[in-house]
Amino acid sequence: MRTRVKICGFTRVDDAVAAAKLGVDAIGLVFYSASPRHVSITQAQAIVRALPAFTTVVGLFVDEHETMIRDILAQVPLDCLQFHGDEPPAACRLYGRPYLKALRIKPGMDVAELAASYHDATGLLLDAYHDGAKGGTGQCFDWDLIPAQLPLPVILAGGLEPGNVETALIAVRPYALDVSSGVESAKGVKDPAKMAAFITAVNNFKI
Ligand SMILES: O=C(O)c1ccccc1NCC(=O)[C@H](O)[C@H](O)COP(=O)(O)O
Repeated sequence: MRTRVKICGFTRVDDAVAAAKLGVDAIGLVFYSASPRHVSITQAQAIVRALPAFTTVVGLFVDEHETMIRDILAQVPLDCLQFHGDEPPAACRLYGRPYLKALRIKPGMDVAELAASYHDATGLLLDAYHDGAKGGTGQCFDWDLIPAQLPLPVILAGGLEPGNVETALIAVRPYALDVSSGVESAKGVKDPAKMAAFITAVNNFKI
């Protein structure tokens, strides 16, 4: 089965449409005001409206208030929610929507135990831990910290770019890859050539 690709942090309609034309499986919209890739509801609506059928739209939140998430859900047709903060399982289940739980990996974490507590998530997104930022850092983490067996599909994130796709796929064998900085020319501005190179590297990977 081909490894799925999610590209996160779109702020511009044209970039998202270009990604969809390249065959990306999912696009991520960041509803976290501290992120340089944060989108307003109006921006998000414009991006979603422009996308062709069968492109999954993931809305990303970091320890957001329930009322704010419900307000966004009422106005933007999101297919899936991504919780990228310290949300407990009950907070992820409030909306009756498919969700991904992001874990920011650092030594000493019990990844398997955490994964089990989010058993109803549709995927576990494993990202790099960083003291000063919640995500989109462009930094890899030590993939040896990923347990061999996890109960959920693994979406590998953190410092991926076209040049390390093959190494990541060989080392981790994830269900999907997630990338943001590695396909950008500036924060929130995706580079069509880098997106194409990333997706080509995934498509060219043979076990
Ligand atoms: O992208 C952001 O700015 C961001 C901010 C706060 C929390 C999460 C954020 N992004 C989450 C993602 O899914 C990124 O794609 C993931 O962190 C990987 O980013 P990168 O290392 O830049 O490829």
